[in-house]
Amino acid sequence: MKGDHDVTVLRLGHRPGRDERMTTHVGLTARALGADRIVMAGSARDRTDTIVDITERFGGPMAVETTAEPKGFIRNFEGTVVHLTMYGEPIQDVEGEIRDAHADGPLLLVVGAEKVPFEVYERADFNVGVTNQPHSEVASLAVFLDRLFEGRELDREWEDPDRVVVPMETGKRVVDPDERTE
Ligand SMILES: C[S@@+](CC[C@H](N)C(=O)[O-])C[C@H]1O[C@@H](n2cnc3c(N)ncnc32)[C@H](O)[C@@H]1O
Repeated sequence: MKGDHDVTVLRLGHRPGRDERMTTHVGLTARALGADRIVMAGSARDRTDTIVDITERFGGPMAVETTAEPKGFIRNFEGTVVHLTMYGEPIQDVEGEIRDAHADGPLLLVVGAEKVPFEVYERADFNVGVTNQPHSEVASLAVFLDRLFEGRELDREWEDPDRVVVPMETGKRVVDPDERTE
């Protein structure tokens, strides 16, 4: 997000036939809530189209990439690695330390689908639980990003949108950015 070091989200594969929409939602949630880049690994690599399409229509910056070597990607990441897992340390205990680390450099946020290899737990600088209950990668990502940015992501400015939503009490209005009245 503008003024911050980059935040990359890495989606570690998915279960074909079950997780397609979940993977798309990981990417859309990452974009909407302040991340700058989504990297899809393994079987999730063919789920980039919707995120690219939404970024083209509603603005960026949001880089959409794939990797065939997620373990190498994590190992070689130059910055702080955070792995979201129900087995991790409670977010409320480590969020301050993670914000401090992000003030110094980029952050990689790893979310799983199936069983996550143990190397990921070992390489991660932080294994973080958003509660220690099983739920969803989309929910944990959303809560994590909101805590990381302390709500600033809700006012994110979008670059080069083709379409802009005009918020209103009732009804739906989507306009060309030039038609937007301040
Ligand atoms: C279907 S869940 C699998 C749950 C998994 N056993 C785990 O380690 O969290 C898929 C992904 O959702 C995320 N997730 C689920 N529950 C979470 C929680 N309570 N805190 C953080 N992340 C969670 C993790 O990234 C996980 O890899």
